[in-house]
Amino acid sequence: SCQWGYDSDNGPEHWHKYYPIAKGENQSPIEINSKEVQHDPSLPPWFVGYDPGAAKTILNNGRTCRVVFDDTFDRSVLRGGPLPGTFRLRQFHFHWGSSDDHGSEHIVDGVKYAAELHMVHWNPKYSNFAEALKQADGVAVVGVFLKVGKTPKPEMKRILEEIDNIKTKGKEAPFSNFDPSILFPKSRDYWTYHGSFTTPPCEECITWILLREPIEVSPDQMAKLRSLSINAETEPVCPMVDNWRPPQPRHFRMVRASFQ
Ligand SMILES: CC[C@H](CNC(=O)c1ccc(S(N)(=O)=O)cc1)c1ccc2[nH]ccc2c1
Ligand SMILES: [Zn+2]
Repeated sequence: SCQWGYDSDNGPEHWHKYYPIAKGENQSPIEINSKEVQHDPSLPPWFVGYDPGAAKTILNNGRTCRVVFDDTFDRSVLRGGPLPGTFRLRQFHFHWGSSDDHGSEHIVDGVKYAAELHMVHWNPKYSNFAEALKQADGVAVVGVFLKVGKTPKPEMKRILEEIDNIKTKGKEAPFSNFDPSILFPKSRDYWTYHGSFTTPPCEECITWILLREPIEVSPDQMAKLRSLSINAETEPVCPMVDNWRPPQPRHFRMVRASFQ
């Protein structure tokens, strides 16, 4: 099977060979250019109701660090904003660079952030996630930019403490009693547009909700994330860094802003 990745021989330029939709017209990420964004005053605020008890495990899948939630019923949900109804939280994960000056997937007015957090939700009007990802309104991802500053983000502490237990591909550890909404910035301002998974199979099923305000993390916290490896325990060490897809053509898509 195709082992896609982020290297020169299996990276974003190759993905279309196994996943032709990767050259589609609704791909993510994109560059957000404030001058071309349309302020939509009718966009409502978004809300989350996350149950900390829904958190299950944290895992290294060889491409990112992912925290997985129980999504067998409406336990942790996202609603409002551009969304039709409530969406169930399934997992969150990160994308980051090999240094603090890049690593995010979306780029805002030319600014690349050090990392980007994705909180993945799916529309329970479909029977399961695998079905939802075949629908244009099947998935909603809240994206949060991570900026490097002097002050560490205390709410990241628990995630980063677990890193030592999931250093290599396939490692998983229990991760319970965690409400990921503590990771959000103060402002609820967002951009929204229709796009895709930023990794294969690149399905165009995602309503993106990108928060304007980044959260701040410390250089040490970023270094902790970069201490993950993509290799399995028995293989040579290969750092998990630069697991981001570059911006894709926006084509005829409108990016709306909830703020002026
Ligand atoms: C379809 C791929 C999926 C695994 N991947 C994801 O869930 C995923 C989620 C979000 C993003 S991002 N970076 O855009 O936020 C990228 C990938 C996946 C693959 C096989 C599956 N079989 C059953 C369910 C299922 C899900
Ligand atoms: Zn992602």
